Amino acid sequence: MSKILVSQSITKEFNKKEQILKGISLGIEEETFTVILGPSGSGKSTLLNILSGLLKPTSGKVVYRGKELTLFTESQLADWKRNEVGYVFQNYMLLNNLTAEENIKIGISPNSTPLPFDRLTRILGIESILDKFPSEMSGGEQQRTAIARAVIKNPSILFCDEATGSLDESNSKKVVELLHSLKNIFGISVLFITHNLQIAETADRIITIKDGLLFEDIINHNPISASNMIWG
Ligand SMILES: Nc1ncnc2c1ncn2[C@@H]1O[C@H](COP(=O)(O)OP(=O)(O)OP(=O)(O)O)[C@@H](O)[C@H]1O
Repeated sequence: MSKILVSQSITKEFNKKEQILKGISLGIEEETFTVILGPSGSGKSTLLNILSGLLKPTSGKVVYRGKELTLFTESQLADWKRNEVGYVFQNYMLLNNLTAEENIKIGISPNSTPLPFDRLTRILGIESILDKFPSEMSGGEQQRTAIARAVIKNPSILFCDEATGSLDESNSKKVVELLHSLKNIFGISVLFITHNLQIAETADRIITIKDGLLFEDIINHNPISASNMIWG
């Protein structure tokens, strides 16, 4: 299987103080659902931000499909983020004065063919709330709208930072299940940060970070179905 993203000896220090990441090398395969686990403060978000081009490493390389992302100019990086990458965060980040449909359409990139809007909103189960504003939606509906906005450009890779962190059990399961569907239907690779071991059990690959180092990297040969997750 070919790799969509590779990191080589990534380190990160903020303000020349303590090293938060201490040399992380890993490779993410195309069309896989990968979970990054680890204790609070271990550096998961920092790593995800570096892999997704939101943050520069102090040293080390990030390579996307053979191209060194860490050497991209600001404008190449902006194009890459606009065309190839989707982001989903814990706090949805929807615009309050726009409807669901308008929020989703913000995600369309001028340089790539969008996914079919009707099919995508049907898959995500939000086709009946498209004229609602965020304040009129449940948390689960807001997050599914945010996912639609992130993937409508048909990104190659979707970065999710605690994307179920604000949701209850049933909405979290639904979101994880939908992300797996998007991977299976559209071939979008998913990189998902979580503290939740059950979500990790659904992944193809489970990477654990501890104290800024790669602690464990497991290929999960028997992922459980997201609909069969047992919470708690
Ligand atoms: N911009 C920043 N400036 C200074 N320190 C930072 C910055 N961002 C993160 N850190 C520090 O880096 C360390 C790792 O943070 P990070 O958010 O990557 O951890 P995490 O594993 O994602 O934690 P959590 O699970 O609690 O979200 C923390 O000690 C944090 O305070």
